[in-house]
Order: sequence, then C-alpha cells, then structure tokens
Amino acid sequence: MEEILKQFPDLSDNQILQFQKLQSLYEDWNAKINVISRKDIDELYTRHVLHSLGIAKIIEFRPGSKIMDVGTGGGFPGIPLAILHPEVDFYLIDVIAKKIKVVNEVAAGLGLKNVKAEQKRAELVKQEFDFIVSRAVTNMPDFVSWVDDKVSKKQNHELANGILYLKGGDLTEELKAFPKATEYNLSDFFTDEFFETKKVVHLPLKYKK
Ligand SMILES: C[S@@+](CC[C@H](N)C(=O)[O-])C[C@H]1O[C@@H](n2cnc3c(N)ncnc32)[C@H](O)[C@@H]1O
Repeated sequence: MEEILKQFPDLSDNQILQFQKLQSLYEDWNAKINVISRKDIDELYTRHVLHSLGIAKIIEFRPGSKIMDVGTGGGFPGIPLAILHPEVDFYLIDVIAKKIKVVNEVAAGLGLKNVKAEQKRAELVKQEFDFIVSRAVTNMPDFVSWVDDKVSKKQNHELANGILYLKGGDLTEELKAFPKATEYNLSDFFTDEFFETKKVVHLPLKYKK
C-alpha cells in the first residue's frame, strides 16, 4: 500500500480508503470463491494492485474513455484502474461466472460507479472501446484476433487507441507479427523484484499495418 501512495501521490481520501479496503474484500471473497492464490493474497498490493496500476504509468486515460478488461479473473487489472480513474468507464469480462460475481461484489463493496462486469467471452463482445487492457489471458496473436475489431477508430489519446497488455518475460516471438508494438519495462517505475521481467505492451491496432 505504501508503494501505491508513493507512486500515485494525488489520490483522494476516498481512493486511499478504496485501495485499503481491497485486502479485506479479497480475503473475504477468496475464502468463499477462490479467485486469487494464497501467496498472491499475502502480496496483494504488489502482485495484483501495483502490477495492474503499471498500465497507468504508461497512459493517463482521458475522462469519459471506455476501457474493456478482457479475462479480468478476480478484477485485474480493471478494479485497481477503476479506483484510480473514477472518471473513466470500465467494462470487465470473464467467461467464468463465479469470478464475475466476485468482481461485482468487490466493485459494490468499494462503491465503484464506473465498473460494469459481465460474464462474457471476449470474441462475442459487440461494443467498441478506446483501450482494451488485459493480463495473463493468452498469447498475443490469439488475443489480438479476439479483440482487434473492438478498438474504436475514433482516436481519443495521443497514445493510439489499442491494447495495453501486462506481460512478463521475453516477448520477441509473440510480438513478431506486431512491428508497431511498444514494450515498457515496469522495472523502470517499480523497484520490487517482482517487476524485474514485467512489461506493458502497447499495441496500436489502428496503425497495425
Ligand atoms: C490466468 S487468468 C488471469 C485473470 C486476471 N486477468 C489476472 O491477471 O489476475 C485468465 C482469465 O481469462 C479468462 N478467459 C480466458 N479466455 C477468455 C475469453 N475468451 N474471454 C473472456 N475471458 C477469458 C479465464 O476465465 C481466466 O479467468
């Protein structure tokens, strides 16, 4: 939690309270429906919350932007980003209904009005979004094939509309098909060794070819 306050010093009292509440909310829900591993619950703020907020180190979403989090699981990266950006609309989806139940309960427990969560398969979503965010769902080529028709053509940011994907390790192979992708190292922002290999990939779909 301390690192979050250091990295995002302009948080309001309400946002700080919301971040603080995450620990007990996830502990309670995890006891009923397992959405986060035991080790990860103990290190919730580094492994889930701060990692999710890595996207916010790369981009400041504009007010009114529409963001979809695909394969959100227990709500990552969508929930921490929605706390950080109450002025942005977040749509969180996952194919597993019980995970979406947890996400909805956590969002309600935090009083988040900017989160809508639904059980849905990414391939079947019909709406368009300014950015699609995601972590640990599938390889990049498959992911892009699921969502590349869901990125708005109306550019809403100097960082071109597209995908912001949290990834780890060597991505050379996975990104071969996407020469316009940019990798940002989270170790440039966060000191914990967990972030040593962690990256945010920005893939501007509008300028794909
Ligand atoms: C490894 S979990 C990651 C969860 C979360 N993003 C995180 O990082 O904690 C991958 C999630 O993607 C979901 N998923 C897989 N394929 C999907 C699809 N086609 N559409 C939506 N969700 C999908 C799974 O149900 C699972 O909850």
